[in-house]
Amino acid sequence: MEIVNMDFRYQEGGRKILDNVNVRLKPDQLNVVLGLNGSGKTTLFNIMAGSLKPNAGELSEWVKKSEIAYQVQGVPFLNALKGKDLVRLFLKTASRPFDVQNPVFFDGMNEREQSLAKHLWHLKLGDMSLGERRWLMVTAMCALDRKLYIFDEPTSGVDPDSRLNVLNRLESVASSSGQYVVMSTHTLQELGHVECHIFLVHDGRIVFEGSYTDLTSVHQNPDEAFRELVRS
Ligand SMILES: Nc1ncnc2c1ncn2[C@@H]1O[C@H](COP(=O)(O)OP(=O)(O)OP(=O)(O)O)[C@@H](O)[C@H]1O
Repeated sequence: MEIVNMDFRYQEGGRKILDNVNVRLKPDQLNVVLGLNGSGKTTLFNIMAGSLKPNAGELSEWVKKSEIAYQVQGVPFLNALKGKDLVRLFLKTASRPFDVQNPVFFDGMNEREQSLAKHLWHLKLGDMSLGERRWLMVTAMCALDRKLYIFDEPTSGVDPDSRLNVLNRLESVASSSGQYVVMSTHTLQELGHVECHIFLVHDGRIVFEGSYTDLTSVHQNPDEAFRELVRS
């Protein structure tokens, strides 16, 4: 799956958010998009998900909208919904029928995740912490059977233990045959724990592409490496 020579601006005469961007997604590892605030990561995801049309370029060998799961930031779900309602809502969008008694959602969870899932099952969304809500949404989305999964900052506000669980889950989805995972993050250190391929967007262009080891080859601290790349 590939983004080829893509240009995007929000309005006529506005600045180019994406300027001749080329991205070839890796099928077997996490694809991670990095960039400063406002650099165009969400815009790129919206284009990938088909909710924005680019001004130029194309999505090559892409999948249908129904084969994409997209976790956007800040969806206003009703606070009165319980965890189980949210999970069912997500899983009911699955193309194959979902049996609510089916334990698919709890599959592959470690002990702590299972106990967290059980705790959140009967809790209202409004009563969950920010990190708990995010963990639940990401985990429910991973239970869907799609070809492309897009996660906009899935680990934001999530505690270090759950963050690793989320990343391991995304990594495991990415390693399944024929499934692609794309995510963004501002917490670069967490990428040292997973197999990932990084794209850094800056001034509308991809200014770095490579592994975490490549990123940290000059500066051991990934934040310093990032800073260096967006300075030039
Ligand atoms: N509908 C819109 N109309 C005009 N400009 C927009 C619109 N949506 C976003 N922008 C601008 O486009 C730029 C890219 O925004 P985008 O949300 O893609 O950035 P981002 O990299 O995801 O940022 P963050 O890391 O803060 O989430 C920003 O300057 C933003 O203000």
